Amino acid sequence: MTDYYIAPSILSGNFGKFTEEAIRLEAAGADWLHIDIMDGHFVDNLTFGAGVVGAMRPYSKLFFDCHLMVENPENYVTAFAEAGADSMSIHVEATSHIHGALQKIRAAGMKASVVINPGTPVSAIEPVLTLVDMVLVMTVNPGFGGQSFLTECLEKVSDLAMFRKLRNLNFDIEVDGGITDETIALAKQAGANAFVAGSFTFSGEPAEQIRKLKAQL
Ligand SMILES: O=C(CO)[C@@H](O)[C@H](O)COP(=O)(O)O
Ligand SMILES: [Fe+2]
Repeated sequence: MTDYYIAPSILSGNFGKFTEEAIRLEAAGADWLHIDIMDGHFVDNLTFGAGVVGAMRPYSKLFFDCHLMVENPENYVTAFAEAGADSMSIHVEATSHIHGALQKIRAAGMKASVVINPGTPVSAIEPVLTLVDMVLVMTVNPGFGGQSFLTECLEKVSDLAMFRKLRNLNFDIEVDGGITDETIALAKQAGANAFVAGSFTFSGEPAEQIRKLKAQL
């Protein structure tokens, strides 16, 4: 049986109240907490680093699903492991050493996940699909919440699901960007089982918004 995960993104929450937002999302029925780390180089936006993740950790039992939109993410593996991250999702476009970086994440005791931007084909990550616990398929260009879902990315989700079956692999497939109670059904149908939702979660009462998403699974 497939496990499905709703991962609200704290990016759309109140940046003055990270801990309270984490607590609120856990009570609202979130399965994971999606944490967007941006460096102002890989994407044109800046958020925060491992220090904030470590500060939230004592207040939440949620799985911390950390999405690093940073150049050379391999340099931050130890910091995120020490902060209590459960997984690190790193972009294939952000490092010359994706294979070693994913190995380093697992060696640090976290789940390793590789991310592809809308313009990146599945073939770019095929050599590392035996090394990952999850593939994150971006369904918007990374950097900002509140963008529209790019339907054309769904073909990559179904290709990954097919590849996984053919090779008898076992990774989760997450989608991130523009997920609503309508687009989640399309992503599920294509083969995704983890769904990031930022603006949709916070566009109403999070518990009600999460309930609407779960109703589609
Ligand atoms: O990684 C990112 C943006 O780069 C996301 O995780 C956003 O936080 C998703 O926001 P919505 O598209 O759901 O508003
Ligand atoms: Fe994200």
